[in-house]
Amino acid sequence: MYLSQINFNNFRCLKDDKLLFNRNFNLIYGKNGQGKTSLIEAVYFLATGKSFRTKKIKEMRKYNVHRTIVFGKFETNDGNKIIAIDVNEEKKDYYINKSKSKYIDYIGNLNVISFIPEDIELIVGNPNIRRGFFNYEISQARKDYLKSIVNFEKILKVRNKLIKENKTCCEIYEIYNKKFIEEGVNIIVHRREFIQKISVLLNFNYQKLFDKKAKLKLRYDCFLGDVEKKSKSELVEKFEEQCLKKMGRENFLGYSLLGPQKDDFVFELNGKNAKSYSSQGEKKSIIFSLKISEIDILMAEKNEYPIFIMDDISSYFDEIRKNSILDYFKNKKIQCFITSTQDLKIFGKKFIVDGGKTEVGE
Ligand SMILES: Nc1ncnc2c1ncn2[C@@H]1O[C@H](COP(=O)(O)OP(=O)(O)OP(=O)(O)O)[C@@H](O)[C@H]1O
Repeated sequence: MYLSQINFNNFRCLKDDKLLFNRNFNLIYGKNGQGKTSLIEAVYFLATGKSFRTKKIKEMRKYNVHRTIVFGKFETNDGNKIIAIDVNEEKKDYYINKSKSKYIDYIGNLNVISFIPEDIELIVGNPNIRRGFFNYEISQARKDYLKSIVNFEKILKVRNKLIKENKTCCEIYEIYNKKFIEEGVNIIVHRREFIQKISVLLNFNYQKLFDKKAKLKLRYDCFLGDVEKKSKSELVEKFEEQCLKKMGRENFLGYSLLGPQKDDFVFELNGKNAKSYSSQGEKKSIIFSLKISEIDILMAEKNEYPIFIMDDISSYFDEIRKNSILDYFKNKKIQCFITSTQDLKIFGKKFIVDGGKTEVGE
């Protein structure tokens, strides 16, 4: 897919503008603090309804402004689409081809993969960060998964409330606990399948790009223990058993102690947990390989490349790695948005950002 145009209004420090993008490379170039990251953040926001650097909507709106609009046109194998997000105070309205849409239908239209310095948190940060990341990535490829996640969160809230109110002997609890287990197992099955697939690609891409001899694995650390070869009914059984075991303690504490909201994902380089043992350079390379693997997965599931966003390429990789990365995208003809404080010698279009204003460069 290819994002041909973006319009933004009151987005961070950016001067309101309409930009036309190149099909392959788009270099966003400028000094520090000029608005380069804000520009690719606007692209990411258009695609996902989220920012890659904040959870607070108000931070994306220009200071002291209540309303921000981002609008874009993109091409896919199925034809052209127009999408927009209208942010008014804390409320976001989504539009596809000028009709109002639900978030669940909006995401997955314009697929995007991003690579930003903060991504290192995917290895060193807490499990919550990894769960959020994989939830989003699996959802991009599979709508069913997103539905399960949304549904599960609602069920979990009710389950927690019933536990807190000492209602675990009531029939209503039985009903919700059954739903909790069913939807929980759906999530486990999706996660297991996705992680198995991406782990193979991850190892392949890491070896190809960074270290031929390394062995990289992504392990799904499910709260039910080893779930690799279990059937759906075996998972339900195991989940039910655990619910019974934990019931007393859940009643005592007043909330759910088990479920896929407790899962984690572990990167293992040469058999060792990357969080504790890998160097900074290895961690960056693992994350980059992960992002490339996501591109492969989206291509396999949707028969279309997502767009790719990369912030601050110069600070991430040395000259040789930078060139091999740029070659990778060039050969695959993936649309890229790359920010840099250095003028990279690449084909495509250059946007010079200065004080929030964007000019097309030579
Ligand atoms: N909501 C906002 N409204 C207006 N300005 C903002 C807002 N949020 C951040 N800024 C300002 O936007 C400026 C540009 O930030 P941005 O991170 O996009 O720059 P950058 O060119 O990517 O910088 P660097 O190369 O240092 O990463 C900063 O000076 C920041 O203070």
